[in-house]
Amino acid sequence: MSETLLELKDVRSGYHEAVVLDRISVSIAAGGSLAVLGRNGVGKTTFLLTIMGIVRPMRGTITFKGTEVSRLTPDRRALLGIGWVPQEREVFKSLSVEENLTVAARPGRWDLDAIYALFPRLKERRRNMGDQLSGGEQQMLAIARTLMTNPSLLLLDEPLEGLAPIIVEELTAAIRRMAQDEGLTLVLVEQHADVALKLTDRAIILERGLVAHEAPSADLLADRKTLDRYVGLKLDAPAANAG
Ligand SMILES: Nc1ncnc2c1ncn2[C@@H]1O[C@H](COP(=O)(O)OP(=O)(O)OP(=O)(O)O)[C@@H](O)[C@H]1O
Repeated sequence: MSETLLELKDVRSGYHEAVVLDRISVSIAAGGSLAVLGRNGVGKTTFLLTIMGIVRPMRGTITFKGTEVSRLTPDRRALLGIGWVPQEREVFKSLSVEENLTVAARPGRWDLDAIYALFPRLKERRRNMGDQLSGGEQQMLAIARTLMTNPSLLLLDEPLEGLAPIIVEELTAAIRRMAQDEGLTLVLVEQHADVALKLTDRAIILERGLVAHEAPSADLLADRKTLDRYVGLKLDAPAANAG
């Protein structure tokens, strides 16, 4: 069995008095990947922000690589190896693609060569400025920039949102390579449940602040009833494995 990389135990979190998530107990093994599903506004982003330390838990503990990080700042958690790609695709608009990639780089598996092999489009655009990129290219750059910090855990917040199908395919292939070929540990928040479930090995569904369902991703992909009930799904064309 792989060792546990991240563990949340009985976590409650939210904003000021408002509890958004409660009784969250989830663990991810090193090399594992977790899809976080649920309807709009259910707290998926809050889940990532809590792991990253931008939202502080009101109770419970978060342990990363055996160290309790519940009270650590986001910077400290980043240094320990948690990499976060926010929904807003933050890239430096006045820096070139290559400058964006190197500005916060840390040594490790992911260097410029590895990144350009994963995202050939970024290599073609390496001299372009951040503001000259399409939305899809900005998303690739946002992911690539975080990979260049060589995190042990990558948090992706709706990376496919609002992108053209061709770009969705490219990004999906890249995420698959990171997770399945490179063994990068991943938490993927995604509205497109079918895509997220094909990219990950386990999944949780959030509902009313709680983990309402947890299952291997392949099982959940085949369980249209549960998906329909909790996620109200954005699905691709007729489900091949619908019962
Ligand atoms: N900064 C904030 N202050 C107060 N409430 C917030 C804040 N950010 C989010 N919320 C509330 O927390 C709840 C969960 O929001 P969150 O963004 O985590 O959900 P989500 O599942 O990621 O939604 P979406 O799918 O729309 O991105 C929502 O009710 C939202 O209004």
